[in-house]
Amino acid sequence: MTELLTSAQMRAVEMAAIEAGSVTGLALMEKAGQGVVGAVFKRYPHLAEGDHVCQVLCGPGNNGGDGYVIARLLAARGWAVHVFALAPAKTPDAKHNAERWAQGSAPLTVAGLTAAPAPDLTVDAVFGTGLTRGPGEDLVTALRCAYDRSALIVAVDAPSGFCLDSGRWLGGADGCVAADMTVTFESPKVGHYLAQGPEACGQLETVDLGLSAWRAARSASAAASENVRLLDPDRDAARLRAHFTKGQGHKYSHGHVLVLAGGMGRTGAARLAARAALRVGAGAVTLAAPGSAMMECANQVTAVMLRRCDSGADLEALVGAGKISTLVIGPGLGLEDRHAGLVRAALATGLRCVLDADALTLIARHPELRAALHADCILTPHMGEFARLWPDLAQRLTDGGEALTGPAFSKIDATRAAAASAGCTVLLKGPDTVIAEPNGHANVHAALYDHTAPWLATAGAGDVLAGFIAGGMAQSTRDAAWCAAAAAWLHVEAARAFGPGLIAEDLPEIVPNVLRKLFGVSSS
Ligand SMILES: NC(=O)C1=CN([C@@H]2O[C@H](COP(=O)(O)OP(=O)(O)OC[C@H]3O[C@@H](n4cnc5c(N)ncnc54)[C@H](O)[C@@H]3O)[C@@H](O)[C@H]2O)[C@@H](O)CC1
Ligand SMILES: [K+]
Repeated sequence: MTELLTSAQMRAVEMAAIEAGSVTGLALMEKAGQGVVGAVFKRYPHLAEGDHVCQVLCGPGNNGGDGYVIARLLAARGWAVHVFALAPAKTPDAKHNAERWAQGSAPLTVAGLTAAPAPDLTVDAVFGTGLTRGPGEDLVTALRCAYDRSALIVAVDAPSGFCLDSGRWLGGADGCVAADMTVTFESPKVGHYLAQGPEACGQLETVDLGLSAWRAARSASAAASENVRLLDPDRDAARLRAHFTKGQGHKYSHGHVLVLAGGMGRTGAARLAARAALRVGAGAVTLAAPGSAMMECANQVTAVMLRRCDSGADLEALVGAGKISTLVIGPGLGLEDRHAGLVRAALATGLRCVLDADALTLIARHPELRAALHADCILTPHMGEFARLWPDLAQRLTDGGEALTGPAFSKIDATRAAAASAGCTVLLKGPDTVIAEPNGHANVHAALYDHTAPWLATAGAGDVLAGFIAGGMAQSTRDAAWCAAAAAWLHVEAARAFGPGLIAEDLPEIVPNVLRKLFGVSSS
């Protein structure tokens, strides 16, 4: 997995390397500026030829210092470079580079910007990891003007005003601008992969500053609850292969998933989850339906087995009959008292249990169900369900909440707090899916940047995800969070493999193609 850093962690890595004497701040700044110029030329080769017009927006801190380095490097190539400064450079390294920039600067104002020629490239180096509050109104207006006037905008670390810890615009959406490319340093920051990150940052490039030993030392010495990992399909391929490998053995040695279905006319969601669990490799899958829905289910399932289950006592008996390893409850279940009874019975089995959809609403309504959650449960809410379960945490993420005023409160913070309060793994859905454990371990699976899967926004896709998680869990002793992460990966890959026109039924059916690709097996 790729490590995602907060702004404070990035500063700590840099400071540790500087204090140990292995590098100077100035050398890092030079490398950062060179890295940005290199990344620009790599992505936009036409700019590497000839001379162009550039405006560089510089703040008072080291982000601005990077801007002065970039200005110098581009001017040395014959470019016409105009620097606009928000304030004089304040940090020693930024001051040094501002002084080396011999051509002077104009104030960062709309009047100053519009008096200069329209640029081919704008470099936004006003604020990076040091952003502490939303930019003032005048600055927002000037930034918007600069962004509007340029053919191409490259942000250094982040578009200014964007919070690298939460993925939100500090001060609210008024300050929002969108870069074409953002160049960050050493490691992506959590904000790049959360909320409005991709929209704000455009393409994301990471420049290596040679601090990997310091980065590793920081993450090794930090509490695991402080580290955030990004599931990386390339780096994690071996682990994913291990997860989806079916060993030798009898069908029940690959686990038996029981999916609870709702009443007549509502069984589609559970059938989707059941099919998904089977496709992903569970040895056996049983659909447990109330008497009223038995005919409906019987007409629709083949490899999935079917049993009648009207009450908590029936569920207990089905589980008591043995061999069930994992439960899925919630998709299309219903919200009546008898459904709460089924959730109660499911939790009382102590089995690994994926709780989704209606089960989440029931847990929000019935405190005794919340109290019965145990470490082998996974809750898979979307944001609406999350807000029902944890209205206070959801509120902190909304526009009136502290996410926009700082200190940053992110989707990762919210999911961690939810997992700690529930005492089990929580997967909070979205293009930025966050998976957190009660001990604070967190990882992100992002269908973002060049890995989007917009087709997943389709009815029933969440039911399939619940099935993917359960199917993987049933045959694995791995921790619930990893099972959730692997399922989130498969979900996105399946959507991407199918592409436009996708409906939820297609997701389980395309799984063999995705797994063949993962295992490097030809489909012919
Ligand atoms: N951490 C590292 O390893 C490296 C960092 N570098 C650069 O250094 C940057 C961080 O530098 P700094 O820590 O100096 O922070 P920044 O340069 O991001 O911003 C800090 C300055 O902006 C002011 N400020 C913050 N929010 C403001 C607001 N809303 N309105 C007005 N002023 C505001 C602060 O008072 C401070 O003067 C990174 O983003 C990166 O660009 C690179 O030079 C190389 C290596
Ligand atoms: K910036």
